[in-house]
Amino acid sequence: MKILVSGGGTGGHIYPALALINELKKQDPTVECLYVGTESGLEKGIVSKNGIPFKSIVITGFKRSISIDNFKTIYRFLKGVTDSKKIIKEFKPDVVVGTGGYVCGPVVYAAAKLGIPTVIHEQNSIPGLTNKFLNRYVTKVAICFEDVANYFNQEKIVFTGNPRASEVIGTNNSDVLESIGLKKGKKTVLIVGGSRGARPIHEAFLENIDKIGEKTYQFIYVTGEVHYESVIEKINLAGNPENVVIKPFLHNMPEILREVDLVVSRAGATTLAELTALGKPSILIPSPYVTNNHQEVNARSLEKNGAAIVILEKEFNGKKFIKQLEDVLLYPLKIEDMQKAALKMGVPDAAKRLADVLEQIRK
Ligand SMILES: CC(=O)N[C@H]1[C@@H](OP(=O)(O)OP(=O)(O)OC[C@H]2O[C@@H](n3ccc(=O)[nH]c3=O)[C@H](O)[C@@H]2O)O[C@H](CO)[C@@H](O)[C@@H]1O
Repeated sequence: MKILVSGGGTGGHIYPALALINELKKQDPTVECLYVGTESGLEKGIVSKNGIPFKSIVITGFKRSISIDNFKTIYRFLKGVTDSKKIIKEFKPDVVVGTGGYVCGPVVYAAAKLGIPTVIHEQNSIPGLTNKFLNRYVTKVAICFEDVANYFNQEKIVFTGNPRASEVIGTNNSDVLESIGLKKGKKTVLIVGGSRGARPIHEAFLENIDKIGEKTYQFIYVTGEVHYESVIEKINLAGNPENVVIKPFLHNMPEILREVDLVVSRAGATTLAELTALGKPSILIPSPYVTNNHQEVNARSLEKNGAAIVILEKEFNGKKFIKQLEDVLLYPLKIEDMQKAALKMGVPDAAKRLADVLEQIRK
């Protein structure tokens, strides 16, 4: 079988694609995959690191207000469709899968126009512009939150969950915390602002930096590549507490996630799929800068089930950060309740479910 996958911009669209590819290869080692992304998103680096053939097209997103840039985007879209058709005709995939982000717009559209079966995977509880546009053209729409079904053609919908859920439960390295300089057996909090980092989370953490060194628990703090230097500078000035490890990005997130007790994070849908698959309690600060505030909607569904505590960015600060964190971390019964609630929401066989959809629609 030959599969062409496209999705990009941020990790939340890329990792589900990679998890699907891994599942397909597990099921059939002879499967051939090609990834189509952009040069400017995170996908090129991440996909190449995983040894998957990568081709790029040029595309940008639409601005919601009327803007001259939108004319350029229309031109790039049409050029993207032409370039995608060339790539598709050369590779001859049996199925084309889009996992979100602007790039999969022209790629999946081109495939549908060429008569190739197509699937889009919508990770969020409110769809992005690209998937809304592609809804008309694709064969199937794979979803992760029941609520999102209303936005798509009912007969195309399949609930699969997010394949990254299967990937995180399939990894295991109990020494991973020691390998990055933390102590095994000590309560551990992971702080992560999505795949690119989040300034308000840095600010709240740094506000507490003078007290952090005295805590009985430890932190792994992922800044995002762009914020790394400035955060490190401030941590160094504060004397570099022993119980904090700072990283710009983690390429072994599944192993780390498995070993931590609590996660403080944005509410990107792929992260949430990982947390629920593993049954990890979380404090979520949804990004308000995303389409239709979809991260808050994602986060509220975990909160409603008792799996997470949600704090809106406008109400988030250093004081609240430590208080909420300790209100969970230091109370084993609370942790246990949240773990159980999260696990109940997880879809650990999501990768297989999505792979099955591909199998059903391939020609
Ligand atoms: C600003 C923006 O548009 N964000 C969207 C983007 O978020 P973003 O890319 O931030 O998405 P998620 O939080 O959903 O996923 C991040 C992915 O990157 C991985 N990871 C992250 C940090 C790290 O150091 N190492 C690592 O491997 C996580 O484990 C996860 O697999 O896609 C999500 C899924 O459609 C959406 O819900 C988000 O709203």
